[in-house]
Amino acid sequence: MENFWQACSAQLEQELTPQQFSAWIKPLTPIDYAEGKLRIAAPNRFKLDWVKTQFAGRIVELAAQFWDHEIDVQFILDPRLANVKKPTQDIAPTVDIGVSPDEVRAPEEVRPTTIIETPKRDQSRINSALTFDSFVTGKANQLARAAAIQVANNPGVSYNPLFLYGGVGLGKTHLIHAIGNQILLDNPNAKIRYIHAEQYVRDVVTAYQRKGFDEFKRYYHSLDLLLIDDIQFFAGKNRTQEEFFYAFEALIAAKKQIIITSDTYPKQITGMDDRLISRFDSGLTVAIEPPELEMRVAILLKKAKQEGVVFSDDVAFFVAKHLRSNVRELEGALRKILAYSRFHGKDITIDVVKEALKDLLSVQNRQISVENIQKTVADFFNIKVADMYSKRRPANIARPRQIAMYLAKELTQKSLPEIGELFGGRDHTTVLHAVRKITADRSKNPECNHELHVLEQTLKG
Ligand SMILES: Nc1ncnc2c1ncn2[C@@H]1O[C@H](COP(=O)(O)OP(=O)(O)OP(=O)(O)O)[C@@H](O)[C@H]1O
Repeated sequence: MENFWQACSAQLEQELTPQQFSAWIKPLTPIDYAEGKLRIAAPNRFKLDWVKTQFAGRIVELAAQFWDHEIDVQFILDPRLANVKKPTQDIAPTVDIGVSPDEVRAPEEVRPTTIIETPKRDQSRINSALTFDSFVTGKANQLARAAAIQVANNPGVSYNPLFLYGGVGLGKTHLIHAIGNQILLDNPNAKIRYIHAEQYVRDVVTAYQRKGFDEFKRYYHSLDLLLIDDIQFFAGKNRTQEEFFYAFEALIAAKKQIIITSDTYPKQITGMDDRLISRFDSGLTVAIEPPELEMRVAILLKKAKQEGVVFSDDVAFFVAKHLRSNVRELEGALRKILAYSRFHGKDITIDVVKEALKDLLSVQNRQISVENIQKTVADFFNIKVADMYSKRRPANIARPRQIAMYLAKELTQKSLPEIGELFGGRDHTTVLHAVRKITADRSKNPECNHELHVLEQTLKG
């Protein structure tokens, strides 16, 4: 058995990345071998589940090669190993966002989640389907996901509060449930509560009517993790804001984790007390952007697979190219396609997709034309639509024009020369320059990013 394990480890070390090897294979221990049955132990449930789904097949193959016949390899949990202190962390954090490595437990890439229903889980209102495993990552959300993993691994330590913002249907709720799931898995006794801001407002009203603020406070101030979704709903609700302020102060002081989502970044939330806004911004604030093409394709392929359907790449690209606004819309489109193909007994081809999404595609095409972009951007910056085609170059006109060109490239199927033509016969290199400049500004400057968010949401209706 020892010889086998040495040979097997050496082989896997060659096949896997160093991170994978040290994260998943090194912690395994062969326990015993008898009558064609080999037992291998993992130190905790995450590693056990992950090894079973990702590496078991290969280990079984290597065992069969070594002993020259089929081996029954069983992977078991060895809780005694969980207490053995490992040397320093062997996995580098995925994204360095400014926390010292000593302070945090490194995120173990995506940790597989086996959800066990418990009373604590029910009380938490955490949706067990929304995990890191089922969350597709791309440029648009990688920073948010990395921050979420850091927080899930180190609640109350890394970023407190974690404030996630972005447009509708981009995965904010999914990501905060994923954090909740992970923390519950690590600590099934953690007192966690997910709540939508509207429900929190209703709870405040009920507490007010029943004169039950003491109980309200006792409950919220005693949580280990508070996840509050769509906090923009607190706007103008002064009593709710006051109660939330007390809860916020109590939880942060006790090093309990708070996670907040909103459709916009803290300073842009109107009708919110300044002292709350400054507190929202006191931890880490991260945006989730609309998914880029490749990510939309990956999401469609993954969700189709979850439904037991294989989408061809052509079909996935076609849908992803036409539906650009958010993941919820992609999910809706997928449901329509599946229903249509099942009902008509047809395979999923591009023609079938065109038919199934007829209404959705025609709305998209109608809504996002270059003319529409020019008008929306001109209105937004208070300039004339004619300035979009004119040769005038003062900054207050040149910049909105560049933004309109950028949006035309992002949101329509037009090529650079076609866009140039629609902007007063400009050369395609002018359009390219505008696209590059606005892309760079967007990544550096939150104000610019926010302006573009608002414009995109307006254009997408
Ligand atoms: N990256 C992703 N990978 C997989 N599924 C995703 C991803 N992003 C979003 N989704 C799915 O899209 C749907 C909408 O996401 P979610 O509800 O989290 O959006 P949201 O940003 O909270 O939107 P809203 O502001 O409208 O509440 C959910 O079903 C979610 O699981």
